Amino acid sequence: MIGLPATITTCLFDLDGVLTSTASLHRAAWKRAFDELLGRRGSGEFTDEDYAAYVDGRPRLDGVRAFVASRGLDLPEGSPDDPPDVDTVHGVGTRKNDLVLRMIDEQGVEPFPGSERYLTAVREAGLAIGVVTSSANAENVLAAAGLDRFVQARVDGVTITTEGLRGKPAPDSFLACARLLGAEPAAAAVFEDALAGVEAGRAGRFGHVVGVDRADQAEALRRHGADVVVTDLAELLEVPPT
Ligand SMILES: O=P(O)(O)OC[C@H]1O[C@@H](O)[C@H](O)[C@@H](O)[C@@H]1O
Repeated sequence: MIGLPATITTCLFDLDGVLTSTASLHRAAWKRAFDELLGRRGSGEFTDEDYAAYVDGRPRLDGVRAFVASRGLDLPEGSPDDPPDVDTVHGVGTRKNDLVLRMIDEQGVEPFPGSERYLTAVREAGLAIGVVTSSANAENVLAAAGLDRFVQARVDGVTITTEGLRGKPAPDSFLACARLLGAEPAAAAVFEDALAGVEAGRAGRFGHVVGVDRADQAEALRRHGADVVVTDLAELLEVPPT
């Protein structure tokens, strides 16, 4: 009993906020990095609404670009070698990454217990498991959480860059992972906590999109593409089979 339509053979899980509690660390690191920039530019501080609308779920540099555009700020692109204190898209991205890596190191990475139970049930039910995340830090986070043992295919921020995929809300990363697992989109379920993520699930015409509400945004998750919304993946274990 895993609470999915019987046609689903493959589960594609986002990582931060769906399997691990690292979403809050990402949000806090983004806030510090952006507030420093916004202070210098005389713009109001970075809010949870900004995070949900422009940054959550997107690849790192896409998040910087989308947010600064929303404030009408002009930020040069810069280059990947830019140090963290330089006001460029790359500089701000590097600053945020330094901050989040420090937080992960200090606070550790915990899987959500309900997610670990759900992964166990999905594996026992014989479905394929993929992880699809925009984070370039996914390999380490999955290992630190002890969840890598469940994962048969992974498409992450590194894959997105090396293969030139469009990031969420485009469906490319989910489609690439479904291909790796030999599944048609209609036979795959997407599990996402970000608005950009459920939007990607809808854009890719996946068979089922589960919104995971970690930020009191159930309605918005439905509007952006979730077929069902849960607050914890273990709730799906209680859904009677259809
Ligand atoms: O900066 P990273 O680790 O490559 O992650 C990119 C994005 O990954 C997503 O999983 C997070 O929701 C975002 O907050 C984050 O910005």
